[in-house]
Amino acid sequence: MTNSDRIIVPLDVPDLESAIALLDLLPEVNFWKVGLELFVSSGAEILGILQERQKKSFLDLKFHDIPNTVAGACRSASRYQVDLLTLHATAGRQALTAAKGAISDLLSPPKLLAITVLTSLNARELALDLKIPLELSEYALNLALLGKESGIDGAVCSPQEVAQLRRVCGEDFLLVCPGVRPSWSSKGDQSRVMTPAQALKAGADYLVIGRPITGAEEPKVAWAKICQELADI
Ligand SMILES: O=c1ccn([C@@H]2O[C@H](COP(=O)(O)O)[C@@H](O)[C@H]2O)c(=O)[nH]1
Repeated sequence: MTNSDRIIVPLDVPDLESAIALLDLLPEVNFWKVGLELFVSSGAEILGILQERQKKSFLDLKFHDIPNTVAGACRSASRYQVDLLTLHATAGRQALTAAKGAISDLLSPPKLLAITVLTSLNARELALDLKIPLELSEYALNLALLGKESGIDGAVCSPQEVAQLRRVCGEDFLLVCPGVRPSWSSKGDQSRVMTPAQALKAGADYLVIGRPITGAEEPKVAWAKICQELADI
């Protein structure tokens, strides 16, 4: 696998037409993420289109509910043959275990990823607004370990925590990092960021990079620039 195969580009657009336009504009991209904005507006059709085009897909709906509901949602989402699927680790051990159990008899189930601490949050918000009495990195590690103990395949974390999660959770635990920003792009609403090269060197398996590419004046140029930055590491 080349480093550019480690980049997942989110289709964070309001409708199916805009999503297809992005697929057409960036045929070099092999791994796409479908999140809440597109799925809520247009449903699952995009997932079939990705399959037809032989692209890998990440369904990022971040399920967070009681165990029975999360398990049912994971089972339902699995029928779309996606490669990756997210649920919040804060749904708790029972929900995580139920989710894994609900898809374990399938022939090719998606890999389940536990969301740890959203990359838009900073330490101050975690402490003052959410009243979490732990250091952010310790909290993220605890959530990843809860996922691992519950049979979840990996975690979504910020690049700033990925080295620690890799060390503690091991090589087989899939680590996917949003909050990735090339030095030439703006952070936007992301808080805990690193550059693509820093994130891969720190131990990420996959990088989710959206607006630096899709919001660029020339997305193809931005994609190529990031791939170039990753070619020599
Ligand atoms: O902690 C998280 C979990 C998921 N995301 C998602 O990743 C992309 C990031 O897009 P950018 O445009 O590169 O900021 C987006 O779809 C989020 O929903 C995340 O950012 N942080």
